[in-house]
Amino acid sequence: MKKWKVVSTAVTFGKINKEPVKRLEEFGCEVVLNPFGRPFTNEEIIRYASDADALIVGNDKVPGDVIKKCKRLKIIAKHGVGVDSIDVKTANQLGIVVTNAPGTNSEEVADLAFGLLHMLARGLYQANTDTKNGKWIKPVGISLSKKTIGIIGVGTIGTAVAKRATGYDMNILGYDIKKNPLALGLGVKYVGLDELLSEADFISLHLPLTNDTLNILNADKFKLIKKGAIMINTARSQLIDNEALYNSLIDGTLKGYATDVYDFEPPMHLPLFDLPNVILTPHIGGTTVESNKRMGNTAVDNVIAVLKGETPPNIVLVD
Ligand SMILES: NC(=O)C1=CN([C@@H]2O[C@H](COP(=O)(O)OP(=O)(O)OC[C@H]3O[C@@H](n4cnc5c(N)ncnc54)[C@H](O)[C@@H]3O)[C@@H](O)[C@H]2O)C=CC1
Ligand SMILES: O=C(O)C(=O)COP(=O)(O)O
Repeated sequence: MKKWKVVSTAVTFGKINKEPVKRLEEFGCEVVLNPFGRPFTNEEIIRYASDADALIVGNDKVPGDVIKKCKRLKIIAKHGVGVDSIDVKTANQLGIVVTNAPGTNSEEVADLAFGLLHMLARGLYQANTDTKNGKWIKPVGISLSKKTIGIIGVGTIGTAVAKRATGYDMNILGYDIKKNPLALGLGVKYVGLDELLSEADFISLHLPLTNDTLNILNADKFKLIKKGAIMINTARSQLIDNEALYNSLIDGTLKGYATDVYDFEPPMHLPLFDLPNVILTPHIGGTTVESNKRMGNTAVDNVIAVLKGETPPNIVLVD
């Protein structure tokens, strides 16, 4: 009989790299991994974790009423950064610690953002499909070099995006509630959101989803976007008004949009999916072999600390 039970709902935890699971087992934990290959439903979390001491989560929605039914829980450890899907307040009120894994996947998300930007700027998806189908059609794209990029949320990932943008000699605009010294060192010019939207050729979103950022790009903000801009969303879909986004892609305000994130994951088919100037990926921004190991080990550092009765390194508190 193991001393503790740890349930992971995070799709990739323990699947790509076994080291974090081994560490938990050696510490005396029974570890249950995600058998579904998708986020857990609320009922599944309760079924699997009602007798668990620790829950390691991906992007699963973990509301307060679910947390309340997991009576033994001591920690909810996010296998990643964003904790918007967890009711942190209720967890804290119940004495359950919530942690995340900051900085473990930032370079990877920035890589994806730039990859998606390339795909849209040069029409790579269509070019690949056409060439494989024997069609010799050359898309005439737009250059990235010397353009203006607007980074909304200049934290760890936003700064990694800025670092890449310097290699393209881009003019880099940033919007954030605080100034990041690393970003300033990279030449990021902080501006208001309205100015960023009206000047940027490329817009990349890197804000956390909070009460303050929910729908931050609403219909009024879409009216300010420079015509023909490209928008990349590897942050959270709820930052954007879906209808305004769709209309902007139809009327040419946006030349293209790429997203890694959805209101519900996996998403149902959305009208957006039928547009040729939209590129979709299945929430893979933070996932590579290397980052998976970092995220897993950081989640486990936090779980083991709590099970030992120590303060974990990456506590998340509500404002
Ligand atoms: N697609 C994916 O797989 C991944 C997505 N993410 C998403 O990216 C987000 C950002 O991640 P990091 O850069 O690591 O987080 P971070 O905490 O380092 O950076 C967030 C930045 O947003 C700023 N911010 C917060 N509230 C704001 C507001 N109301 N107005 C303006 N600025 C505000 C903060 O000051 C900070 O500079 C995560 O919260 C998560 O939602 C993170 C990792 C992987
Ligand atoms: O680190 C984050 O916030 C992420 O979005 C990572 O994605 P996941 O939670 O692993 O689906």
